[in-house]
Amino acid sequence: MDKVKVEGLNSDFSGIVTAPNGKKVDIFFVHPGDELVVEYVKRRPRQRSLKIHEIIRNHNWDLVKCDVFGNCGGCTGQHIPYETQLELKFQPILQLFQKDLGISLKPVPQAETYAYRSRMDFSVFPGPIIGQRQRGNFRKVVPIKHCSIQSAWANQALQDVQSVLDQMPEVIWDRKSEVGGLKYLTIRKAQNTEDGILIFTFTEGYETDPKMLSFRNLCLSQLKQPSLLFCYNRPKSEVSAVGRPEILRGKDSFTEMVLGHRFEVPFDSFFQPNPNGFLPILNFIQERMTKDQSTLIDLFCGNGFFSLLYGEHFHHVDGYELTESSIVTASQLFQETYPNKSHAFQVANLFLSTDGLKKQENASLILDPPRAGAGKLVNHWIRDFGPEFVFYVSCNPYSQKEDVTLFLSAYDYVDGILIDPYPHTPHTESVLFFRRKHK
Ligand SMILES: C[S@@+](CC[C@H](N)C(=O)[O-])C[C@H]1O[C@@H](n2cnc3c(N)ncnc32)[C@H](O)[C@@H]1O
Repeated sequence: MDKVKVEGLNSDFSGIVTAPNGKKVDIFFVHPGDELVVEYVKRRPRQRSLKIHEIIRNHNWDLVKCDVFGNCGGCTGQHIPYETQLELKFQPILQLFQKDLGISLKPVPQAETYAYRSRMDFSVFPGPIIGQRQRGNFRKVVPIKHCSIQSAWANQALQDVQSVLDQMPEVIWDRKSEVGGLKYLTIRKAQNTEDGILIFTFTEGYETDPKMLSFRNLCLSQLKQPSLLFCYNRPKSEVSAVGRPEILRGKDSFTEMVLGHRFEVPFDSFFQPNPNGFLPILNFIQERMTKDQSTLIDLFCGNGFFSLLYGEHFHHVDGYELTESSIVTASQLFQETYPNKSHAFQVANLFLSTDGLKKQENASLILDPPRAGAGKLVNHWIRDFGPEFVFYVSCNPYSQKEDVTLFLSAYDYVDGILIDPYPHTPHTESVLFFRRKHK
């Protein structure tokens, strides 16, 4: 066995270690100065991997709030002081934008570093266990009694459901024997209203199992949350909170308020997981939005979050999005909120074609693509036909930087911010504001 020392930390909060063979390896949940007792073990013929036998901690572990931290697949940075977390995740991004594009972003720290997530998805396993997948091992689940990054309301719900499952563990899906039904528990609690929903994901067909009658009654009598929803999807599916819904109590959505706007969020649709932590970006856009323009173009619009927030400043909104159900929701909500304005929300796969995008004079564009970025076609469309103002919101500044490179020849960068809605995880959000160059 060998002893190695943690030399530093990466931007994803993993520790940097030089293994006995001289190679650099990344180890999570350690701190510079910690010592690791390691050994090479044979996994397969001609394949060895480094096994950690012991971690000798040479630093304070007091910052850690969760007793499952280090095992749970969620957070990776609770053991690191918040200022250091920010430094680790922000600095490489700030430097990259500056070095490659000459762009400066303003870093904005987060006020609430715990109890910030409005959605958590837990796996349910026989035991009964409600938990998170273990880091690096999708087959193992870590039981969770309390999660520090979700609200007290959600932690109470977690305890309540655990108590229900302790009484009827036979409803839980056993992934080995393929018996039972319940696979996931999703807890969604609004940050700015009292509303919240518990979503139980079952395997399809389990709705008619004789045990379900007692289970429905048990849930109704012991769970006090305003909305309870069961949904059913394919047995092999490992996706939570999707499938045919059955409302047990309340509704199939929850109500959230953001910047004075009411959002009815369907149980199965995307919504910012920390709306209050996202406010710096929303305020940034609000302050820079040119009032009384003709059109807002909302690319990757989801349920029309930005269209609803900023629709009042425009006469017309064009929204584009891949998911059909989101387009239906966006159209409905926009019609209800702004009955006198026109809109055209359309299903579009923007990675495959931008032919449907309309060139608009006197318009602003907001784009908020998935982690992989907006894709070459969209970026070239912005370069060639993009409107006067562009706000590019991203959950992955690294792909955002690559995208910007593709249209920057046609735009001047005005300003932007980098924020941290997800403390203790490596994730960030950013928004960049551009104005079209005039020849
Ligand atoms: C980060 S979310 C933003 C949603 C919305 N702007 C919001 O804030 O709620 C990215 C959105 O892009 C959509 N999307 C993913 N791939 C797409 C594609 N190829 N074409 C169009 N939309 C896509 C997703 O369905 C998702 O709604």
